[in-house]
Amino acid sequence: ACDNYGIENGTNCICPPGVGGQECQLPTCGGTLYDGPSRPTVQPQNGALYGNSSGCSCPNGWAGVGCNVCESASACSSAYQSNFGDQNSAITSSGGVSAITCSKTPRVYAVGQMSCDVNNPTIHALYPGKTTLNILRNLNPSNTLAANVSSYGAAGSVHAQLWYDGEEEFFCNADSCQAEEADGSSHWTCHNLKCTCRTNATMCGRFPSTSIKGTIDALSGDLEIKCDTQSDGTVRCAFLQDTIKSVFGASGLPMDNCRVGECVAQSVIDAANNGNSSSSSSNASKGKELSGGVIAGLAVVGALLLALLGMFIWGWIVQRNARKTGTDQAVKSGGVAISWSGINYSVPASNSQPIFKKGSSASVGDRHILHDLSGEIRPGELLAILGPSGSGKSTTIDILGGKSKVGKTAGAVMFSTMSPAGQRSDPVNNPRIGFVDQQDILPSMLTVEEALLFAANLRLPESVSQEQKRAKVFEVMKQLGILDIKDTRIGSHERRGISGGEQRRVSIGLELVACPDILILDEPTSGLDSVSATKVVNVLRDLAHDPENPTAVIASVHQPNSKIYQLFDKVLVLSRGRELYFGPGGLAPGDYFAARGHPVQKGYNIADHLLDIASDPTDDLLSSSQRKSASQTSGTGTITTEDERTRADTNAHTPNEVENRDPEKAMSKEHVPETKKHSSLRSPPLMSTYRSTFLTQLEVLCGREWKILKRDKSLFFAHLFAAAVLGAFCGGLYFKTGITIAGFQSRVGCLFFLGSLLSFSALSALYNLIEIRPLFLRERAGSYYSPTAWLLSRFFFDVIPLRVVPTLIVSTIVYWMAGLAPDAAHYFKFLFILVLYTLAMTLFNFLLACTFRNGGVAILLSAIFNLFIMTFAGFFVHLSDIPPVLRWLQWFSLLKYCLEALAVNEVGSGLQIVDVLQGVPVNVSAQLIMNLLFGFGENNYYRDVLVLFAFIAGFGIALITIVWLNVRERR
Ligand SMILES: Nc1ncnc2c1ncn2[C@@H]1O[C@H](COP(=O)(O)OP(=O)(O)OP(=O)(O)O)[C@@H](O)[C@H]1O
Repeated sequence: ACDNYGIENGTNCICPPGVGGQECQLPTCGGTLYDGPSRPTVQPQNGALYGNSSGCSCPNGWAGVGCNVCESASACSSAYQSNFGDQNSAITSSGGVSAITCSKTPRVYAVGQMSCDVNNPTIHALYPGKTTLNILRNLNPSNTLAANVSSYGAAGSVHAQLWYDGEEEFFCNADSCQAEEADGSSHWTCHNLKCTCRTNATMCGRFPSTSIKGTIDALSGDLEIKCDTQSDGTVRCAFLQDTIKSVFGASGLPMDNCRVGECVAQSVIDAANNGNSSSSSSNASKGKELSGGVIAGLAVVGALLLALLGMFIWGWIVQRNARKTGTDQAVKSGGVAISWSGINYSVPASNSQPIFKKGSSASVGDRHILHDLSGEIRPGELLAILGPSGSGKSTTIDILGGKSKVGKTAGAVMFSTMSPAGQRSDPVNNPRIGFVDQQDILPSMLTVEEALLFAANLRLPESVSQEQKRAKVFEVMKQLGILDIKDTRIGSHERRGISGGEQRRVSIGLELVACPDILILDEPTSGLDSVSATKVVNVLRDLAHDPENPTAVIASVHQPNSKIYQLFDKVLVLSRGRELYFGPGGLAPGDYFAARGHPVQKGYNIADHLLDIASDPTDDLLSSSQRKSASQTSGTGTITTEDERTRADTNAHTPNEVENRDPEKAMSKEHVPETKKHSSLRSPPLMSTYRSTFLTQLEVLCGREWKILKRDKSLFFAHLFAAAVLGAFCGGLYFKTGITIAGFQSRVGCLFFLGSLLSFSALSALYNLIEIRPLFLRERAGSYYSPTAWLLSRFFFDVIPLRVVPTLIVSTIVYWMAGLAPDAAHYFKFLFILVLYTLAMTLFNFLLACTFRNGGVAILLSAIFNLFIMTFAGFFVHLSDIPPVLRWLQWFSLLKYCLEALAVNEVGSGLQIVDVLQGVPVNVSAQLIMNLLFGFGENNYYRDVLVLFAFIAGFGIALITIVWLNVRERR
């Protein structure tokens, strides 16, 4: 059993320099490094356990505990000569003995010796005596003057002993060292560290209350020894190991006043200087290498960038090809007939919107809204749907327009082109339907022309040139009589812009610029004075009767005056969801009802007369509601359901068959297959229905967002201002936090405050999304752009300016005011975490806004989530103190990852806590306090970065899925 990791040699031990005795248990006393085993040693005195070298003195030219460190070349040569004088030729071929020198820099040439004072205040408070650490660094023992005497162990190993007031406390060794040597500095990284605390030595259990035996015996892993020559010529070193760093800080155990000295042949120094400036052992370092994690991270970032670039190039090629093909294609509209048969619609009697659709057939208790409607409109015809309020006009319009309905729909809607002979010919599978809603939902910050150009850019084919699009917009504005307001902003309720009537016309214009095959409008004249209303209907009539592009136009009208009424070619009169009349307009409906005992009074507006009848229809009218257009809709061609764009046999839906059909029957078995087809009518527009490519959609959307941001700077500046004020407040609250234990808690408090602030700020993302949702719904229903393009544009013009930039501002102000780690690396790592956190929280709020139609519910859930993540962040309650049944919830706390990464980053700067506890000075690493107080792991920074990335990716994917599946019109 040899102490000091001596090597057993029969009954004796071979000991490292500085200790001796049979079991290497005694300190040497005087003598020189070259005296080897013959050096005198000190026996324990007066019943002490260990020998004490404090009374020993070194010969001239030697220093340090154990006298291993040379101070002059002459000391080396004379010591060497006196022991090995007759063997000097073996060590140097050229210089002989005279070339021996004492190198006094931290750099090691063969085997270096040093002896340093340990002056840490915490150690000093516990052990006020003199603490010294001796370290022997073995670079290349074969180059020493006397291998195995002045060296010990294999190349690339280190041996150390800690002495307290002359008594050895513990010893350590490590191997597989890599050395980076330069003039004036030395950095060794070794592995397999082991240390042994000498039983019942002063630090190792003699006084149990101050014993560090457990810690010392457990030291393991990697060891670094860093030494530098200071400007005043002294040498300072640090002893770095994970446990030691967690106690004394990132810079490890500091050692001052190091006495370094190596007796070495000048030829070895010359060879080292001539050869490689960084002499090293066989295990020497080849320089700093990037860690695997960093390489993997860089690879992922690189791959992402490449993928983005690839997608962009692909998008660009697709865009270019789309622009090239069919450039001569004319901007043509109309030419498609629409016919419908057996249209029935019912909603649950409870009047509530069904969450789960159970089946397609009507169940008992369903409320029938529409009963067996059939009809047809050809290009060049303008149809008015008349009826009192609640008669089913909007519902009919919705179904003809292919809108997604919450109730059950049955029947078929068909589209076909017209032959030159005026007969329906080929079915149209993918008709372009222009749909103008009852409400005007318009981009308030754009001018009329910009709004129309936006629609033209997205809804006209790529092959149409920009000039053609502008010309189309101009033509539509002229047609609608809105040329003189083309540069006026549309405005909103809060900020007045164009009038209600003008808004109606802009809404119609948005559809007209897309050159629809069929135009369907829900109450285009509502809210307009009679002059404006007449103008609007005139426009519709002109569009329908356009000699070049005759178009089928359907409009529901609430109460048309006689002038407006006369403009319609055909009329459909609805009463309680039933068709009272369908046929030619003008005087024909009057004659029809006169024949059934309801003559129109002379001079009375026929439209009013029709409304009177429809408001209070007699039973016989309801039961015998006939259709004038019977002959026109008799089956030709094929049926195309608007939703599935599939073909079906029209024979099943001839008007004769649907006439007078009992709606109950219509919704029952015989219609089940048809109904099923219709139940999938709620599918969103297919990708192929977008007329512009993805890149164009993104470009145009970004263009609009940019304009809005430029015009409404108040939102942007409000965010910046709020960020600056909150930053100043938080920075003031934690102004220049101290480095005491209380100060450290404030530091983490400051980080927590910042994280919570960003969590709550992200709520505004939720609100913004809820606000713009109606516009998105309308534009999505009109196949303007894909939801992915919209989300990306939100990212560029909401997330970056309104989330990321304010985050950078508030974080920067707080960082420097609170006095956090004052170096660039830690500052940027701090910003990086907060930006990731902001992104994750913003996406989470977007997700809520898209999942819940009710903004109140979304906001409530977001607030509860914030409370949850704050609770499990580790600041309010120590994570390991949470009962196990709840503890797992911490893994969902985004704020925990953010706070941990921020705290680790802060203490990783080498933050040292300096405090006095009950008179005992404390100087420990903040890392230790962080572990104790908050349970954060000191190596978790990159893990937390990865987790935040994972949350961002998860929320992003969920958001895209939800937007595609859930955020769409349902009426
Ligand atoms: N999802 C629904 N749930 C319950 N009832 C509905 C639903 N959709 C429509 N209805 C009912 O169907 C009837 C017809 O509604 P619709 O909106 O089509 O009438 P309208 O003729 O357009 O009325 P208005 O002229 O007042 O707009 C109304 O009584 C309405 O309450």
